[in-house]
Amino acid sequence: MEGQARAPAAGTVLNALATGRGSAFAIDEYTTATVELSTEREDVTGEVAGAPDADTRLVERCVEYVIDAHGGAVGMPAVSGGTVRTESEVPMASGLKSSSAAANATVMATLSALEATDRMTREDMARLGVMAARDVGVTITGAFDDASASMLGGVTVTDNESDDLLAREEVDWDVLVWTPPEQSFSADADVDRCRQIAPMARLVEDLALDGDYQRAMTVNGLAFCAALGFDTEPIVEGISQVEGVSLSGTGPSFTAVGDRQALEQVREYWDERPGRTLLTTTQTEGTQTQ
Ligand SMILES: Nc1ncnc2c1ncn2[C@@H]1O[C@H](COP(=O)(O)OP(=O)(O)O)[C@@H](O)[C@H]1O
Ligand SMILES: O=C(O)C1=C[C@@H](OP(=O)(O)O)[C@@H](O)[C@H](O)C1
Repeated sequence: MEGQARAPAAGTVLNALATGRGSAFAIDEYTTATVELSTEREDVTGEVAGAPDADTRLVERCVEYVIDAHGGAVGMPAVSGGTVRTESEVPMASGLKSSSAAANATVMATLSALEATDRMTREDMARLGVMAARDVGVTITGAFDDASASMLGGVTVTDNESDDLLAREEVDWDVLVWTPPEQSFSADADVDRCRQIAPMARLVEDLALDGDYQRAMTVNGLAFCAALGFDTEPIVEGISQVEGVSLSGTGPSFTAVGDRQALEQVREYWDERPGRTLLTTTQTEGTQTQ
């Protein structure tokens, strides 16, 4: 019993660490999960291709949750364990939602291995991954904003306290990403500092719920760079040319969206910085079985 799925990374419109409400958009960069289930094994073990020391508890917990929910159901094989292997183009702990992509790909791959992808809505698949992320402590709010964008594609606005989807829209943007070489784990973010900028986060939420995602994103970027101690210079370099530019999640990556030529110009500035730049697009299909 084998299943495979791939889930897109995402960038931030509104970081949910200030108010519990967040917004994110899927981008055309992927994490693939391959799950093999067994009726003989009693445990689930995970592996991340190219990262032997990576923390695999999130993807293992995702497989366990799906097995618990569907593994022994009427007409389903009584699976009790298995393996999960992820391969990822998404840099880990860089603000590009590697955790949401890994969880979504794993949940869907496990359901696919059970031939049970029609037993859950895609929103609920994302919620299962969020539950697993909360369990293993890789998130502050659960990050249903990021999980829903990666699962459904497009841009989403969510309430991460109730795991409700407040809005979803399909967008077609060019996207520039700058990823510095450092990592920044969400679980280590200074949440108290983020809560202090709640009035700005509420303004960003209003803009996003009005569909003004790109301006929302820039306000988010300036506010969260200030709260989390990131340099605002990458934003200033892009702000006059692009439609939106922000720190993504808790950093250290930045994303900009807008006209492709403008993004190419901003890329020249960002290429001077350490790390990698990537010119890509938004993604609207979300997580898919392979
Ligand atoms: N490809 C992957 N396979 C398994 N787990 C992953 C993978 N990518 C990320 N994770 C999990 O997500 C954690 C990083 O999450 P987080 O700090 O929120 O970063 P990000 O902003 O990239 O989502 C990792 O420590 C690991 O537990
Ligand atoms: O852990 C969390 O609850 C969150 C982490 C942040 O994302 P990253 O994981 O990309 O830093 C943030 O953007 C998101 O709204 C909520």
